[in-house]
Amino acid sequence: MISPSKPYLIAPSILSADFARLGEEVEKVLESGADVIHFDVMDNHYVPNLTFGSMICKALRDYGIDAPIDVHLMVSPVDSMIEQFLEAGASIITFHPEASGHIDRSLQLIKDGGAECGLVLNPATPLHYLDYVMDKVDQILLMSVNPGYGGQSFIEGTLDKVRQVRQRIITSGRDIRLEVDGGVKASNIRAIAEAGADMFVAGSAIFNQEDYKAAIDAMRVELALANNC
Ligand SMILES: O=C(CO)[C@H](O)[C@H](O)COP(=O)(O)O
Repeated sequence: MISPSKPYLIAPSILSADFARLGEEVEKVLESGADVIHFDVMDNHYVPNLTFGSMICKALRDYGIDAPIDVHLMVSPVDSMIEQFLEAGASIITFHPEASGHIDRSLQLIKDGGAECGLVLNPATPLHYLDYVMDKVDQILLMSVNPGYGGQSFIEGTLDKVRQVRQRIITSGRDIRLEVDGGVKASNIRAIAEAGADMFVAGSAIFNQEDYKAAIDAMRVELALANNC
């Protein structure tokens, strides 16, 4: 479902967009070169903030957005939200394993609904949650900030975690995307790519800039320099 033609995917997080003009903002960031729209769902329970639900995802589809929508569920419990986002046109749905009573069942629910599935690990969440699902996930999202807010600083220890997960992906023999989210910008994206990530979420580093295309282009210039490109 997601184009495998590009080695690196840039996924602007609409958490930092102007919500009053969301459709236009999403159109603009896609015209500026974004590959995927990252959609942060927060419930004021699993994380201490509240954002938007499946109706907004559906509204973007109805507005004419046909780019992949990457839904990051920061909610607990997850299964009823998975069903709603499948209905709303999500392309990828990821969730936090601690927020699901039955991780394998939640992943299967996403796959059965026709979307791609993945797990999200917080900075201090151990990798063992991946142990029995490497045959099932399409994507692994490593948080490089504690989830809940945009505009935080990248936690450097994430780089080592990215290297470890890349190794696990190689061992699995599967084509699993490795996404990093939190504090990603032009000045650190190359190091994150060199550690093994191939999908990059950036909120404030794109939406807080005057020129979205210049912000995305600056990231692509850095990615082209990554030594595993
Ligand atoms: O999931 C998130 C926070 O929970 C956001 O996607 C993430 O923090 C992106 O924002 P920024 O690029 O400004 O750090």
